[in-house]
Amino acid sequence: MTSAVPPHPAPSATAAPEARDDGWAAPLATAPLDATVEVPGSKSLTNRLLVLAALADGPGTLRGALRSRDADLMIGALRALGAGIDEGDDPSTLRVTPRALRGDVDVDTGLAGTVMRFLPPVAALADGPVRFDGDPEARVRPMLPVLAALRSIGVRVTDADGDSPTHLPFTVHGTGRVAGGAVDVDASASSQFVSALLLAGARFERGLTLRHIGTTLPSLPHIDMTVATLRDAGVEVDDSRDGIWQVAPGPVAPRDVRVEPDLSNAAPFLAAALVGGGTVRVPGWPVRTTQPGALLPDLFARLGAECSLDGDVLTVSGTGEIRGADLDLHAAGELAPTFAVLAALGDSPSRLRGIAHLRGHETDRLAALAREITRLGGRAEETRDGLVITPRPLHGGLFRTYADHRMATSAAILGLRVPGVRVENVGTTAKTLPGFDAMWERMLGAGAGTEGGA
Ligand SMILES: O=C(O)C1=C[C@@H](OP(=O)(O)O)[C@@H](O)[C@H](O)C1
Ligand SMILES: C=C(OP(=O)(O)O)C(=O)O
Repeated sequence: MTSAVPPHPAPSATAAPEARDDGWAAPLATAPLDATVEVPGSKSLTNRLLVLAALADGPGTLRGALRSRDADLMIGALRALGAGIDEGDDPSTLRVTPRALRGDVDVDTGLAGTVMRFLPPVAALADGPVRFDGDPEARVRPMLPVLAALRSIGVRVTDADGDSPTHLPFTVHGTGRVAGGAVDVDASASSQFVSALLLAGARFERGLTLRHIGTTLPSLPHIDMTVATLRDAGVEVDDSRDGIWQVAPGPVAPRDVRVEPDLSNAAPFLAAALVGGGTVRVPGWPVRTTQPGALLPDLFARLGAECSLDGDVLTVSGTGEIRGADLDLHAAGELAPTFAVLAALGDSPSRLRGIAHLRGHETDRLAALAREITRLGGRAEETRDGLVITPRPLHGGLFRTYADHRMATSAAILGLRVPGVRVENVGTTAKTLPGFDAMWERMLGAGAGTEGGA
């Protein structure tokens, strides 16, 4: 196993030529904000709960589930594997009927890390080959640690030549059973390798004991989320030793569960209050959560915002002045694009650290952010594990997004202050937040007390 993050294609290699997409004109904030924005369900919770529901020993229900490209890819893949998934009266209610997992099927992962990482261990429980492939950008995302761990417990995984694959595409040869036992995993490139194996571990004959053998482990809240969702489904998990997780073999209980709003998707809307001045509120904010977005109030406060949680409404107010800061985002890498652009609008230099693993996200986010902030006249330099951003006056232009939803939402944040920012392929936000651009425009158009949400 390797701890190195395989290189993404250079950003320019995956970017659409400028002439083909003039981009969405990001609106300026012309007055202080006063908006309430309802964000849909969490991607990370929806896709974990779908997997557990398909592995459960009876039918279950998700309420408030996310419907987006990543969630729909997960639904499509689990249906292909045999699960019954039906929509209730509203598409965010999903009734899941687990059935024997079947092989000889194809799984399209799109660009969803949760689909490409969480489903190979599930596919190993199917009764035949499961062929995985995804978007061109997905074919360079790190996969080896989860595939090598599966091989180490007897699961055959091959590429088109019958060799051992390191990336998509690949085939997991399910035999209907996985022995399980002890696995060593280097999860320094993604916490999702740990989550993937733990999620299916209770269905392995001997359960699973997973030891992380890398030097760093990003996104710990997401691993805690996996452990919490497993325990809520009655699975016994011992995480009392640092870097070791033990999942006991046993049934996964069916549940009727409500999905929390996606706090990481709330981040750009809340950030708008810092850039435009004024107030943005997000209802449905959980008092306790394993989502990394739990860190947002403290992070925004460090940049000078006022944050308060009144009941289940998080309120963030800003003045338009943003302080420079030194932020360790190791636990919450998916928030980094939002903070990178806030830093570019700050009153002094900022450093983002602990996020080397962003090089294996939807695109190489460190390279992409540095390049696009620089393209608009800013100064952003990559470090070994993050970015140093020195505010400079910015100008308009096309902000390239590299198939990355969080590049698109970050460009919208810059456009609140910088006239003439155009966001290439704003539709890429459908990965986790379909209709982002309309929600953004509604937030800016919202008067006092007006719902700005979808
Ligand atoms: O398990 C999850 O749901 C996620 C884990 C994190 O992945 P990494 O650890 O690869 O950053 C996060 O960035 C991603 O958006 C979602
Ligand atoms: C890294 C992300 O996604 P994925 O689940 O595809 O890894 C993200 O949403 O920021």
